[in-house]
Amino acid sequence: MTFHILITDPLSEEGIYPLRQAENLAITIATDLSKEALLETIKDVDALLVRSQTQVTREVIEAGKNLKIIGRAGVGVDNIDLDAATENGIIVVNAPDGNTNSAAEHTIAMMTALARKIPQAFNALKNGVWDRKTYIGVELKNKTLGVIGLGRIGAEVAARAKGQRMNVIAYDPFLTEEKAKKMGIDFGTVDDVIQAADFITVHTPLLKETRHLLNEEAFYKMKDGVQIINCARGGIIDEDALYNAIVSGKVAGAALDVFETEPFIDHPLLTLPEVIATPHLGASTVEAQESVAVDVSNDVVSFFKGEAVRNPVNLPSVSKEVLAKIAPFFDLAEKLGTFLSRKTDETIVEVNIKYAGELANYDVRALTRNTVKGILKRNFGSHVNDVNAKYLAERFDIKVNEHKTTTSKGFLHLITVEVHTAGSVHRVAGTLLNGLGPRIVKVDDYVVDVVPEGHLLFIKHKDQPGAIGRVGTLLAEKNINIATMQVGRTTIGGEAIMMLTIDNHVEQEEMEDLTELADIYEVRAIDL
Ligand SMILES: NC(=O)c1ccc[n+]([C@@H]2O[C@H](COP(=O)([O-])OP(=O)(O)OC[C@H]3O[C@@H](n4cnc5c(N)ncnc54)[C@H](O)[C@@H]3O)[C@@H](O)[C@H]2O)c1
Ligand SMILES: O=C(O)CC[C@@H](O)C(=O)O
Repeated sequence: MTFHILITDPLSEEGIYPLRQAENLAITIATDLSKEALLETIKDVDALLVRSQTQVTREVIEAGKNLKIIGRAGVGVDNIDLDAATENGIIVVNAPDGNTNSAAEHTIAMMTALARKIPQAFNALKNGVWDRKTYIGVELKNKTLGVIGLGRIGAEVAARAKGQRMNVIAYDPFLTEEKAKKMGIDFGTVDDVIQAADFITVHTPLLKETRHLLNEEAFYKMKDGVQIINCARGGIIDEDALYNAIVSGKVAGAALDVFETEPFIDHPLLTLPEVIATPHLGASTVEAQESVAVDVSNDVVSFFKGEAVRNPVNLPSVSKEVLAKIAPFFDLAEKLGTFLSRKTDETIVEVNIKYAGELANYDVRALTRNTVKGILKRNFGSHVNDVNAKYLAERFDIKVNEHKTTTSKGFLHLITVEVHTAGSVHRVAGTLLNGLGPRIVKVDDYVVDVVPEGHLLFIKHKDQPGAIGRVGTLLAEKNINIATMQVGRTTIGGEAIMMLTIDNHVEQEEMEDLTELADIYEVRAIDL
């Protein structure tokens, strides 16, 4: 049987050699397809290979009636509708490591060009102007580079910046003091980083949490004359706020490789002499393009041979028999993880998952992956799935331990998830109640009965008359409707918790003033 492979973005010819070598693959390269032509062509295709240009939307995926695998020659999968792919049983594979070096080198090149105004000076020279006054730059040595997002590329950039004798301060939700020390860099919050830095470079994925991470408020907090680099994703920086910060003189310059909308041609930022830019070239080297194309090609070849793929982004990997037993717990497991990741802001270093009762008889590794996915989702968004969750946990030195016991405290099945941070332990337990669906039955030491769904408020307070009323009144003043409410305590008059379900999503910041009420210690807004 011959499988049809469609390549719609330019991929390295050397990189697709594994595809050319395979006997049962027919390759079509069509890099200039209109949307309509793509929707037509995809109909008969078994595999689609892209870079970042082709928008693999739900419409495209659903038109691909034979489509089985999508290969992304690069890291970011934000041009692929992962939910649609998963829903349609299509495996997405990417090449997460192949362009790390190139992207890091491009970042350093952009920072250096920015510091020394090389593109501006070259441009003047090309226009016949020999100007040695305007283009006075600054040295990198002894300057502080702030790195936001210390993953593969961020870490490489940090290491190279140290080679330039820069001081480096970084923020990443998975960065610990010990790890920072090992790398010879400082670590702090986003605010610490942006306040200390002379140059700021971002290396996060584009997520809800990172969209407009560098906005008007952030620019205000930065040092005067700070310089900004973005070789990660457009949208992490608010482009209008950046424009204003440059015009006001707060920001001395910016080097941009990625933009909120690409192609990026008509934006006022490009009219500013302080801005240098490249058209999303971070991964555009011979080496990176060959490497990412080889990686996805090998995965496509393996896939059609029926072998395991190396870099799955959304692959469900549970045997049918096990799936039948544990599938009903997938959602609960993920939500217990999500609940704990929202219950604390501290860096999680250890996760213990205890399966009690009948669940202890099954291979529950898929549930563990789902729980870890729930924990990591806050920081990785769609980049984490049940397949790569444990790998990501390992990469960020988060220990994941699975325990089993047949004793389940009266429940048929009980999943207890415990996370450790440097200074605290958080615990939640859940079960499936026959006929009633999933329930959170314990939070830390408090017994509760809460449906893990919708918008929750988790409140720690003193068990005193009036505390609940004060919360209710303030929420009413904010026009927030309470749908359900549970309270739990371990001792009369001691610390207690409230678990409220409310009708609408609220931001954590909107809830901070509840903690100013008498006897209210902590409020967490948690969406499940
Ligand atoms: N310009 C290009 O051509 C090019 C090339 C390759 C990668 N990229 C992009 O670069 C970025 C980084 O890629 P990578 O391979 O290093 O990814 P990675 O997954 O290895 O690292 C991302 C890091 O961001 C951190 N993070 C998540 N949320 C955060 C937050 N709110 N604040 C701070 N840090 C947060 C994660 O913990 C992780 O360490 C991605 O957006 C990727 O798409 C761009
Ligand atoms: O395909 C490209 O060149 C961009 C790749 C890059 O943005 C990535 O996320 O890997």
